[in-house]
Amino acid sequence: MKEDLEAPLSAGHESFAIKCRDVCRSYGKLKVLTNLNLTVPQGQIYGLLGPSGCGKTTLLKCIVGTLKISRGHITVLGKPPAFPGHEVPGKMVGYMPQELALYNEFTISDTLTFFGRIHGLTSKETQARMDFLIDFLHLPQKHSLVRNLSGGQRRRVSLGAALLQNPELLILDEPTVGVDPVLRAKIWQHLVEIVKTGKVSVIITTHYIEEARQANVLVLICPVCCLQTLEHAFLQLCETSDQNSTQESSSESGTLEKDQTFPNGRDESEPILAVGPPPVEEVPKCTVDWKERARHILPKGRNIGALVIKTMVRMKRMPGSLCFQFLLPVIQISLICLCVGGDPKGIKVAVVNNDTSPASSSYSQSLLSFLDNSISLLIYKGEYWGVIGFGQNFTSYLTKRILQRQVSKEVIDGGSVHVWLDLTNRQIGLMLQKQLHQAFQTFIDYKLGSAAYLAALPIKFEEPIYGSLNTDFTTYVTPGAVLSISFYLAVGLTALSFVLERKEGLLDRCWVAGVSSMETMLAHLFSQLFVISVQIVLMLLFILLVFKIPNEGSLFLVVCLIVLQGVTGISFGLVISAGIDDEQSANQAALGIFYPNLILSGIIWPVECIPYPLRYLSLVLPQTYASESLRCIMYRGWGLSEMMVWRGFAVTLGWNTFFLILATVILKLRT
Ligand SMILES: Nc1ncnc2c1ncn2[C@@H]1O[C@H](COP(=O)(O)OP(=O)(O)OP(=O)(O)O)[C@@H](O)[C@H]1O
Repeated sequence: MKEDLEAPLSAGHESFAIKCRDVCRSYGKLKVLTNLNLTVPQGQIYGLLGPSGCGKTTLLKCIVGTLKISRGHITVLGKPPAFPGHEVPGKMVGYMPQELALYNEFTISDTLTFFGRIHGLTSKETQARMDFLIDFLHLPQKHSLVRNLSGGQRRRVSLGAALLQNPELLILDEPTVGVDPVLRAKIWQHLVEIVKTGKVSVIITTHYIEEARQANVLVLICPVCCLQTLEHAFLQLCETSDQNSTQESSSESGTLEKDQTFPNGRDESEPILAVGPPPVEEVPKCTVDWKERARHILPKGRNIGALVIKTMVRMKRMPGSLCFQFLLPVIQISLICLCVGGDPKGIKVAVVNNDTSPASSSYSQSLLSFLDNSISLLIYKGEYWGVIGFGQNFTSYLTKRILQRQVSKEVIDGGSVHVWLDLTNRQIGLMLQKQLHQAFQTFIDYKLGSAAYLAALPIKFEEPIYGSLNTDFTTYVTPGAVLSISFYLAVGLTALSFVLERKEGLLDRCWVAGVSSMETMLAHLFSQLFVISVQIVLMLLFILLVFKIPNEGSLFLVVCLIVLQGVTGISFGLVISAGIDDEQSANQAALGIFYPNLILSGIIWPVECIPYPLRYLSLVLPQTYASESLRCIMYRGWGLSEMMVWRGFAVTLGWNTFFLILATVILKLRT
């Protein structure tokens, strides 16, 4: 779309609703708007008619400010869009995007109430407008769910949302698609009536030539000129556009050269008006004081409240999904406590016992009886985790070892238990070694009684400083696993939120209604905080009460750290959501970091085992110091005065701030 869409302003139409000067906008190499000039007079319907792909939607998006222009200047209702203190985006503009931009889980009433809240209408005002719009747009009952409405009904609800607050400027992108002719006529009649007051201006795109006649100013965006009638021009332009799209494969194929403007009430036999060069004029300078600027930047509680209520209503409408979200972490942590880190059971070990001593006095039989019942002793047949072998003279040689000061190597060897292990599974092999040592110690205690110390190893393990001698691997894994589950579930909850809303046009619609990127971000954070809080309470109940994982420290600190890790997950999810456009890529990004982060954070295996270069990377990850901190609180009973505890909080808070700022910046840059 190039050059001028200037409507000749008739006498008395000095004021304008929208003015675009030298506006340029491209998608990559595709130039869609080139030095575009446009003036929409105040109190008129300004129709944009043109073939598909000529740039009508792009132009509207630039006017409402959801697309940034690469050059030029736009003034909407006196000021540039998003100028501090200006209510565009905001209450002054009603925008109906081409996409339906409706929440499917909402009823008609929820939808209008939501936009009413954002525009600051009282519930009485919203109710009155709702009653009018339901009647006017022939909508079904207000408690009907949007997802159960027909395509045309949804379109009308979307139009209703744009008309709700009686805006001064209506920007409607193909509002009558899928609407029956009777209602279409009624909608146009309504538009004609509201502009009559002189206070409301409408800019509208359409493909229907017959309804476009009712616009006060009709701009035909086309690559042809000097045609005799509107019909001819439109048909010619559509044909040309079709030919262009089949013949031209260059990236510039969507750029149109000329446009035609039809003032209202024209005789269709009149020639199409050609447009001259844009008037040379100065761009008006708008100033604003610092207070207004600060007010503009600061998030509004009203908008955050409306967005949080919106998320809550959507959750309420999907109880199955909500229950799943609450139960999933409990299922995950229960599976970890049940299946990870416990001692192996039912381990088969073969015994080759050549000890010739009678069974009643055989040391080998006695020693085997002290083995834990998790080990099944079987006569050697192959396919066992280990083989325990006793020599012919095991009992007599071991007696000699105990009673005599000096014995030969042969006696030492014959009086030893020989063990051959299958060490392909290190955990099972280590457990078998530990069990055999314990059985031998118990055997010695039994045989020697108070003199057992004579046979003890010269290394004595005293009572542990922290933890207990029976601490299993589950105890090590659980704190990190809890943090990791809170983090990833939160990532999962938020990674798709903006992606879907952006795709459905909801993000743009809320932005035009006056919701800022920071408000969107904070609202997501607050509503997801509710979900992760329930998840965390349920997880803690299970690990502390059902699985009896010890907690020697402050429960408050434990909860705080897990919630903060959940916030890290939410903020990271928001970064993905803000930066990525499609679900598949967002899912890949969320899943892609799962294993590297889990492994590098020392959650399933200590960080001390990681090679040095990777260890430095591990230490800056959000969960490495946090897991260590949680273990210190729970198992050592430490508080915030300890560096190993506060370091976990500091790193978590640092990541939260970084991710939230990054997500806000990305979202701001992309809207
Ligand atoms: N996000 C985008 N990225 C790349 N190209 C885009 C994007 N959006 C639109 N375009 C291209 O810009 C051109 C103008 O698109 P636009 O949606 O503004 O056309 P339109 O006149 O509104 O079409 P329609 O009447 O079918 O809605 C098209 O060639 C389109 O392919």
